[in-house]
Amino acid sequence: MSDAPLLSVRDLTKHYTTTRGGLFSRETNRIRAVDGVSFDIHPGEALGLVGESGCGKSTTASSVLRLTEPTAGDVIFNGGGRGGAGRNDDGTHPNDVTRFDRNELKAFRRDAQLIFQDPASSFDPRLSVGASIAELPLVHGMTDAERRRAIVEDLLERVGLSADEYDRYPHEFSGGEKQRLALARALVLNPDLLVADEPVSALDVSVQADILRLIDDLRAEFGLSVLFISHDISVVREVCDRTAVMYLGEIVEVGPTEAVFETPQHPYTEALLSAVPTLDPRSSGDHIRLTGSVPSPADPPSGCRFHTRCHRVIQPDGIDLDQSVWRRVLDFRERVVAGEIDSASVRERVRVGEASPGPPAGRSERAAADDTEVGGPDTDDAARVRAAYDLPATFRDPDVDRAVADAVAALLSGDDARAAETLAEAFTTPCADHAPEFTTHSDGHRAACLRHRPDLPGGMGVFDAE
Ligand SMILES: Nc1ncnc2c1ncn2[C@@H]1O[C@H](COP(=O)(O)OP(=O)(O)OP(=O)(O)O)[C@@H](O)[C@H]1O
Repeated sequence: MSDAPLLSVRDLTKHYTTTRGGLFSRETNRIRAVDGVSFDIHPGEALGLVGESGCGKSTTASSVLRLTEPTAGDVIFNGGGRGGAGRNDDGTHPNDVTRFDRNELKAFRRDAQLIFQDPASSFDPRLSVGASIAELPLVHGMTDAERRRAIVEDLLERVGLSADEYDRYPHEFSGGEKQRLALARALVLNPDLLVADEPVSALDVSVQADILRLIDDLRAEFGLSVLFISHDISVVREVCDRTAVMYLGEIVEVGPTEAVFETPQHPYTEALLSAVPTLDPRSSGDHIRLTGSVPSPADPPSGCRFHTRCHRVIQPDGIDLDQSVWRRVLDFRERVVAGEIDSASVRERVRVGEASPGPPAGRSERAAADDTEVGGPDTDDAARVRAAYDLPATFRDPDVDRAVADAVAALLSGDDARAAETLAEAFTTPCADHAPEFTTHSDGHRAACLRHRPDLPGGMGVFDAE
């Protein structure tokens, strides 16, 4: 693999602006779909981009290919014989895709090809598949029809179909075969880069492995670089040399695939990996439960964007709870501050004022395991609220216990604002205040997590078992 990257993406940003409301009350929303993403792909290398739905993977792909206009950032592409160019006098780069004119873009789109989840939609049902694939070289100036046919027939065989299938129509092919056809079409102009956006997500599991193997074989055969996008981290492992993990518009960890899988350095990566079924008998099988919903990219959390769901979210100086209890306290705080838990919902969920014959309704096993004995009848309502929201009946730390008790009492008395204020003041995390920078863990393995900052409370340089 050469040292110079084929593709160098720096601080790529794509914000969508949406408006809603009537003519006189327009509200503008800025959706930070991609928010300062940087990565390199070397010649012949496959980079996986993985993350939950909505984190910005497809927007990254379409911004790199300039199918959508990026808001900011550089996309330096050295393919198509553009290698070795230096910077222009004004600091811009002659190979920056974001600055390409029409002709340069046309040439770039020959060198960088896209396949996506639903290959069916990209084939014209009225054209034979061979004619569809042969259209591209025609558009790019190859007028010799016989030669075009020969090239396409050869490609059909290379993707595991047969030359005879040239004259058949798209509806005659299965989903997996259509993805083979899409690969043939992507390769017909001999590109340097293939962007594969969820190429196997719509396929039967039995077919997925065949297509992944084919992509891997074609990469070697054609010397292709691949940007491979998937929400499924186990699929990425099959084909990618390096893996980048994306959360809410940002890359949070990147490194050689084995390093990312064996020693993940970001809690989000840990959570994604823990959800992968494994046959490894050494695996504990513990599934990390991500709490809370994915925040909106229109209003991402401050500091580390993952802190609202992170199982390793840092405790401030002066608080030392069991980590899972701390997570639940913060979940309660987030939901009260966001107005998701208010006195009305508490009353609905907990039958306030009713005598409690046994354990409170809705009390979870986890809360029951953490807490101590529930008090007498006077405390029933408060105890029910704590149990319903997964909080221990008492905390060993009296300050924590008092803050939770005050907030619960405020909710029960209908004072939602005081409940929110009490919790917001008592429970803060450094993760909400500091945006994490990347730290390096081994060659090319980097992660952006405040746990790696030893100067912060809870920072430790490396993850320990908790
Ligand atoms: N044209 C658009 N206008 C406004 N918002 C958009 C547009 N396209 C995408 N978004 C928003 O940008 C965010 C990122 O979307 P994107 O499709 O890139 O994510 P993804 O990780 O590829 O997810 P998926 O696999 O579900 O497509 C989402 O919140 C999405 O709703």
